[in-house]
Amino acid sequence: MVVTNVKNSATNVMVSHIPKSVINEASRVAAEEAKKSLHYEEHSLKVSYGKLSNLKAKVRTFVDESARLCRPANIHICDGSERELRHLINVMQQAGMIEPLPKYHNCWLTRTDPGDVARVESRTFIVTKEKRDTVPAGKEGVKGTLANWMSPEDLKEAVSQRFPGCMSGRTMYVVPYSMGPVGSPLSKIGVQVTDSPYVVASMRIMTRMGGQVLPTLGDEDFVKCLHSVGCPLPLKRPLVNNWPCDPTRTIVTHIPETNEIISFGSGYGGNSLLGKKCFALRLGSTIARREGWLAEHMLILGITNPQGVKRYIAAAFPSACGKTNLAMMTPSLPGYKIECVGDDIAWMKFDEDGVLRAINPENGFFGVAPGTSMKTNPVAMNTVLSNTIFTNVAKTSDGGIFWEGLEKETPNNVSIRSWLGDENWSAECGKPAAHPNSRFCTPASQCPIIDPDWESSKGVPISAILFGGRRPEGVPLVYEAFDWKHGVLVGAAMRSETTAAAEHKGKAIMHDPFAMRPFFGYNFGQYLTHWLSMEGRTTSSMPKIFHVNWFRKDDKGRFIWPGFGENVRVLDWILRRVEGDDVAEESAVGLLPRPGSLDLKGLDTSTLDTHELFRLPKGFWEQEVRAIAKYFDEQVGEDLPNEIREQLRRLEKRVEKM
Ligand SMILES: Nc1nc2c(ncn2[C@@H]2O[C@H](COP(=O)(O)OP(=O)(O)OP(=O)(O)O)[C@@H](O)[C@H]2O)c(=O)[nH]1
Ligand SMILES: O=C([O-])CC(=O)C(=O)O
Ligand SMILES: [Mn+2]
Repeated sequence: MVVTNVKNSATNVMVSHIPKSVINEASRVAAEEAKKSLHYEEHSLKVSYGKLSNLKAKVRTFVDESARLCRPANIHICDGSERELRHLINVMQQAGMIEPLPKYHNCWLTRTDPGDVARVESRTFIVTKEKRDTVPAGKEGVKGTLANWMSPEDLKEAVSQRFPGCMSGRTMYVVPYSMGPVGSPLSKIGVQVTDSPYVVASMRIMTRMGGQVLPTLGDEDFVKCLHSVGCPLPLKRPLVNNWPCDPTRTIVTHIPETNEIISFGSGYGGNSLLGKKCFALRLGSTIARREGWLAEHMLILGITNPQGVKRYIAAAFPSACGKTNLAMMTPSLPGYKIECVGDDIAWMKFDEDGVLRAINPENGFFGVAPGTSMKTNPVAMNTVLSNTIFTNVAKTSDGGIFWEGLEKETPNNVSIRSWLGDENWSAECGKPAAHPNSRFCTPASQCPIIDPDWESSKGVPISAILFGGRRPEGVPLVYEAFDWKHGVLVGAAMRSETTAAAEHKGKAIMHDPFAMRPFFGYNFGQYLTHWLSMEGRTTSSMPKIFHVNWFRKDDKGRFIWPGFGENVRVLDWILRRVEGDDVAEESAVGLLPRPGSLDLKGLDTSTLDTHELFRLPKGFWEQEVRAIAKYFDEQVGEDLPNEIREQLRRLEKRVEKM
C-alpha cells in the first residue's frame, strides 16, 4: 500500500503566479529588437518537411517562438520515419559530418570537433530564483560543487547573447518525443527544437520520437527543449571536422519552474540529446520530488537464478563506471540469466501495492565504446552491428570500427584511422585510436537480451539497489547497508575516480553522491530528505541497498577482481540476501559476505587475492569518514538531514572500534 499522508512528503512549490516561459520571453524581445533594424523582415515559417497543422496549439506556439528567436531558413517537423532518416543521413553526408561503415548494416561514423567530446559540467546550470533551491547551504568561502546555479536574470542575458538568429541559414528540426513507452502513465513528453541533424538521428534512437507521440500529449504540458549548435550561416569561423559547435560559448541550462531546457554550443551526447541527462535526470529529479518518486542515474536489469526465481536490480555507478556492462552482462555462473531493461536512467515509482517499480525512460543505449569487446561485453557488440551511430571511434580500412579493447578482434591486415584522422594509426604512437569517451548510439530493441518487460507501462519491481564506483583502494567488493537510512548514507558518501565522460582531467577520487553529482536538478540536501522519505511512503518493504566495487587494485596497479561476467558472483550473493539467506556478517562499514558465501567456483583462486578484496584497512576508513564529513560540512552544511548526520556519526563510531 502506498502511504500518502507522510509529514515530510515532497515540499510542493506553490506557484502563486503563472511563470513566464523563458523561451517565449526571449523570442518576444528578439522580435522587438529585430523590428528596430532597417532591414527588418517579418520572419516567415517556411516548412520544408511535415505539416505545422499537425501540431497541437501549444506545440505550435513553441515552434513559432523558437523560430522567431533563432530565425532558421526552414522548419522540419520530424515524423520518425525511415524516409526521414535517409534524408537526415543524406544531409549529414553532404555536410561531411558522417560516413558509412560498410562492414555493417546501416551503421555510421561521426567525428566531432575535438573541442566537443563530452559533457561540460562547468557550463551546465540549473536556473532558479533562489540559489538555495539549487545549491545546498555549504560553507562560506567554499566553492559549491553540487550543481551550478544561474539566476533568471543571467539566463535571460545569456540567451539574448546567443540565440537571436543562431539558426540562420540552417534547418530547425522539431522533435516530439516520449521518455518512456508512448502512452504509459509513467512516461513524459518533450519537444526539442534543434539545428543539428546528428541530434535528430540520435534522438530517434534514444527516445520514442515522431508523430505518434503528439496524440498522447492531450492538453498536458510538455518539456520545452531548445537546442542550437550555435553556428549560424554564413560561418564566422571554419568548422573542425565539419562539426558545428561553439565550445567557448557552450551553456546547458534547465529551468525547473517552467519545465524548459535551453542548450547552446555543443552537439555532443549529454549536452545535446536533451531527453537524456537534461530531461530524464535534471528536470526529472525535480518533477520526481514534487510527485513523490525517484529519477536516477541507474541501470535496470532482470536476473534469473538457476532455480528460476527472477528479480530486478537497479544500480547507480558514475559515468563510465560500468552500468552498460552490468546491465548486459553475460554471467559466468551456470544457470544464471541476465536480461536488460535499461543501462543509464531509471524512473522509479510506487505502484498501488506500494511496490517500487522502475521504467527505463530511454529507447536506446548511448554507451562508452572503449573497453567493449566480444570478451568483455558480447551482448553490446552484437547490439551495435546495425542501425548504430558511432561517435569518435577509429575506423578500419575494411569499413569497420576500432577502439581500445578490440585489438584481438581486429584482422591484422587492416589499417586503422584514428578518431583524430591519423591514417595508419598504431598503438606505438602513444595516443589512443578512439577518444576515451567515444560512444555508440544504438536501439535498445536490438539488444539480444532485452527484457520481455522492458517496455511494460507499469515498470518492473525493484528488489535491490546498488551503489558503486571506481575505488582503487580500501573499499570491499560488496557490502550491504544495515537498513534504508544507512543505505541513503552509502549513496550520499559515494566517491569514484574521474573518467572521460566529462571534462575533468587526470584521475582523482571525486565525490559523486548517488552517481548524480552532475545531474541533480535541485538542492542535494533536499534530495537526501526526499530519499529518506521514500520508506515512509509505503507499507511494503523497500529494496535492500548494497555497495559494490569492481575496481580495487593491487600494489602493481592491476584490478584484483576479474569483473564483467564474473560480477554475477556478487549478484548471486545479493540475491541470496534479498531472499533472506543468512550469508552476511557485520563489519564497521556494513554487512559483508560470510567467509565462503561468495561463490568462487571455477575462478582461479590461486591468483585471486580474496583477502585483499574484502580487507577493511582501519586507517583508510578513518580517512574516508573524515573526507565524507568534510564534504558534507563544506558542500551541504545545514541542509544535511539530521538522519544522515546521525548515520555518519554511527559509521565513525564503528570505524573507531575496528
Ligand atoms: N575492470 C573492469 N572494467 C569495467 C567493468 N565494467 C565496465 N568496465 C569498463 O568501464 C568502462 C565504462 O563502462 P560502462 O558500462 O560503459 O559505463 P556506464 O556506467 O554505462 O557509463 P555512462 O554511459 O557514462 O553513464 C568501459 O571501458 C568498460 O569496459 C568491470 O567489471 N571491470
Ligand atoms: O551524457 C552523456 O554524454 C553520456 C552519459 O551517459 C554520461 O555521461 O553519464
Ligand atoms: Mn550516464
